[in-house]
Amino acid sequence: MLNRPIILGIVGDSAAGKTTLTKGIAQVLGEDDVTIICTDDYHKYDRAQRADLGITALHPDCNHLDIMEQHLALLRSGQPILKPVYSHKTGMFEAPVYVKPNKFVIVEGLLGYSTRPVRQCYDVKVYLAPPEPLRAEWKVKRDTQKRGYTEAQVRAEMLKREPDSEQYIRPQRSWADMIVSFCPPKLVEAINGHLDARLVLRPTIPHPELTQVVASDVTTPIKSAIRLGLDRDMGKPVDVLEIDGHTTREQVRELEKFICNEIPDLLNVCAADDSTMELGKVAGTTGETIQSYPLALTQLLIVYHMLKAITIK
Ligand SMILES: Nc1ncnc2c1ncn2[C@@H]1O[C@H](COP(=O)(O)OP(=O)(O)OP(=O)(O)O)[C@@H](O)[C@H]1O
Ligand SMILES: O=C(CO)[C@H](O)[C@H](O)COP(=O)(O)O
Repeated sequence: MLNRPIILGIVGDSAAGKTTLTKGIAQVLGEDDVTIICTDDYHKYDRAQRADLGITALHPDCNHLDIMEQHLALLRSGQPILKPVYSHKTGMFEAPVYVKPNKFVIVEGLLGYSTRPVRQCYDVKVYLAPPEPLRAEWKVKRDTQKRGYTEAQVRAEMLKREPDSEQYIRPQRSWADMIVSFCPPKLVEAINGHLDARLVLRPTIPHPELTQVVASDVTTPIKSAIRLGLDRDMGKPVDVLEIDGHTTREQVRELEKFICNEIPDLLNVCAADDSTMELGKVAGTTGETIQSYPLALTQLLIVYHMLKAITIK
């Protein structure tokens, strides 16, 4: 058994949903057991300095990646750090805070997989990749409501950032064990407004044997709302689990039970009834409640890997 924290990485571009998913996972694990680190705190320049220098927050040179590496290595070995603090409210730095790792550490941010030493710190690596139009919608909403920007400023900033997104953010997808994309539904059945989820599962960590409970996308004559298939991602073979937004409780239940049965600590998560269940229900960073079965299964699979990591390392 391990006596160091389990470290989960959640990486993706700005407004890809990292903070939202992080909150949802912390809820399932129990917030008292989780330390959350947002790597925006490792920016090298404040908002005004970035504007003067013409550098974006996505550029490695705009971040203290070396200090981030040191801090993650310390947290991984169970030691405390004095973490810098960047305020999105003011666009300036505040006094550093003393942070000690709990049983689980979730590290979420833009450049979390950008160097080899930092990548070695994680037990589980997730990359969030919503379609770009959806991310733009989320970014406009969040930055206008929470960070004091106008819509025109957000759209101009996204255009300015695109070369850095392409060069530094999106390539990090290749280091992830799991790639999560919430997408608007393609099907006419999707009347409840819930997003579909597409989960790319790389063979870099042992995923549950889902073939026992999920129909293969090629063998079912009628398209099931939860499907498992084979594909390639960045040229490499992967499994893909697709969960439609219109999936029903019954369809989800069997898969949930299968995943929970493998890990004793998950049994209480699956035993909860719908009224008390935290799984699949998260407050978004703009205050709305996001609730769906695709989100619940995504959270459950990530938590499965974090709990599994305790036993296999
Ligand atoms: N799964 C989801 N379903 C629906 N809306 C979502 C989801 N995830 C995120 N959002 C929306 O997108 C907005 C941005 O998400 P969030 O703040 O979590 O992104 P982020 O990746 O942490 O951003 P940043 O790196 O810029 O801080 C949220 O305020 C919420 O409105
Ligand atoms: O891409 C981002 C991740 O959150 C932010 O835009 C970046 O951290 C800078 O923050 P701000 O726009 O609040 O100055």
